[in-house]
Amino acid sequence: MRIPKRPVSFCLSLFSPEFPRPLDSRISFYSGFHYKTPNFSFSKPKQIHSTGVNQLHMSYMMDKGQKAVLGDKRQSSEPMESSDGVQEPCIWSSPEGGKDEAELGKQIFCNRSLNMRNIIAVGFDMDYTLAQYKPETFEKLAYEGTIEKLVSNLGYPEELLGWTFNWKYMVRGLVVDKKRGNILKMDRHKYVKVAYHGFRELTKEEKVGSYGNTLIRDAFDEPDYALIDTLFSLAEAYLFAQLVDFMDKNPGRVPAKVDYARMYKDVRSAVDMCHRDGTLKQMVAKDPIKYINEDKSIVPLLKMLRDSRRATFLVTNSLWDYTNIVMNFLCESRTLDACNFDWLQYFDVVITGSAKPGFFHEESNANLFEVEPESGKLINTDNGTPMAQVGNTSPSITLKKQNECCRVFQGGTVRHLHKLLSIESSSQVLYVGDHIYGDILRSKKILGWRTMLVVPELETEVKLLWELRDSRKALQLMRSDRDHIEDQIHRLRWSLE
Ligand SMILES: Nc1nc2c(ncn2[C@@H]2O[C@H](COP(=O)(O)O)[C@@H](O)[C@H]2O)c(=O)[nH]1
Ligand SMILES: [Mg+2]
Repeated sequence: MRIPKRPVSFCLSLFSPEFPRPLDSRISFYSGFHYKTPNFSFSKPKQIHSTGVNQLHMSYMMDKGQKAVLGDKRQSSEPMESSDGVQEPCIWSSPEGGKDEAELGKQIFCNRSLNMRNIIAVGFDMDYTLAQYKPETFEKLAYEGTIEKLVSNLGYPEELLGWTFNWKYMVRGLVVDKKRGNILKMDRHKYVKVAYHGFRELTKEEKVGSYGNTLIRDAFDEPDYALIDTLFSLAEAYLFAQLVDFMDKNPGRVPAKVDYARMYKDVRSAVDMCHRDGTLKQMVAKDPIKYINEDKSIVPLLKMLRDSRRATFLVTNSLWDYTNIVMNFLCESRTLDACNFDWLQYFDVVITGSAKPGFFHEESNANLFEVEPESGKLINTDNGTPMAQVGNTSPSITLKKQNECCRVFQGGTVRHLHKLLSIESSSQVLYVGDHIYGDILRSKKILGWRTMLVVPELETEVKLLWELRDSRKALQLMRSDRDHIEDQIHRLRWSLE
């Protein structure tokens, strides 16, 4: 299908997990706003929401060199007048009708401008993008399920069952050093800034001894290291740190021949099993509100995109049965016994079991199956066209339905998706996801999709940057003074020599 485009203002509100953050739990994305902060001033940014504005653009440059500071305006938007020629402040899909100015922590940040006029399809990841899980219940469930498997299947001692999980302790972006039993915080240049062995912080000497003295520095990659790069991984990182402490204090209490690296492998496979065997999904399905934040902005957002005649799609690694339950909850507030398929009206294509990031390999040969929503039955397709079964000339999914409503698939590749949506150029697609590797890296770098990363942690980050702006400015001036004085000292010394 070809989607003619109309201007769109863009706003998405998401509930973010209870990360250590003081703000209320929503992130919003807007297009068509900018902050007016002339001369790199620290004045409070002014926000303009314009009906019909068609530009999603960078608002802040934070910590970019000396001069770029919070509120630094680098680009201007290209406002488009609405049909009546009047620009009214409006956030189209916000439940309040966009009357209020968005809080700092709910705004959108861009690395480069995005002209929404060029976007004909907007896609979403589901887990931790549309569905924001509550870490205090969901991650706890993963933590407890993992321990249960370590004890029952992998021979770990029963006393682990009494352990508790602090869901606020770990953050994304950490790196696990599997062999040494350490958890590392690195800077953007891959220098280890902070290192913990279990829950004990390494001294500077220990840290330098392990990570600072090599001629060729570690790549901090698999197989010796693991990235904590999804919110799903926080519980396993915490459990690993607990196990490291436990093993150090109780040698001989973990199964024989288990070292730190083996312990990490065991934790990983137990977590993996929790995701596969229904330990997590059965519980979420029974009581979604306990585990997922409600978000009343999702449906208005999807409606707004569809009203603008853009295609909308979902690409999730979750399978159909679970996807249907989560999306029923998010879009219709329905629970298991009341589930229906009404939410499909908000999408053109839904791809489940997508196996991202492999899905984004154009050369992949993954088969695309059509899912029969009622039964969950998978139907073979020939590039998206249901194949007639031998002995049955009319496949269960009738061709009539194809033109009418959303079609649901499992597997396949981005080639299939492009064909189903009549996408001619990758740059016509905007995809919103939470996982830098699974959702963003390949789709953006190799494929050329425009991408949007959901980073709930930014709420705290941005708020702190704003609150500390005076101190940051003072620090900047003091650094500059220091450099100037040091410079003068050097010059005077040289003049005496
Ligand atoms: N088998 C495993 N599945 C996992 C693991 N961590 C997360 N997941 C599952 O992936 C999808 C993510 O869906 P998406 O919408 O974000 O694409 C979800 O079903 C998770 O349960 C894991 O370690 N092993
Ligand atoms: Mg996700």
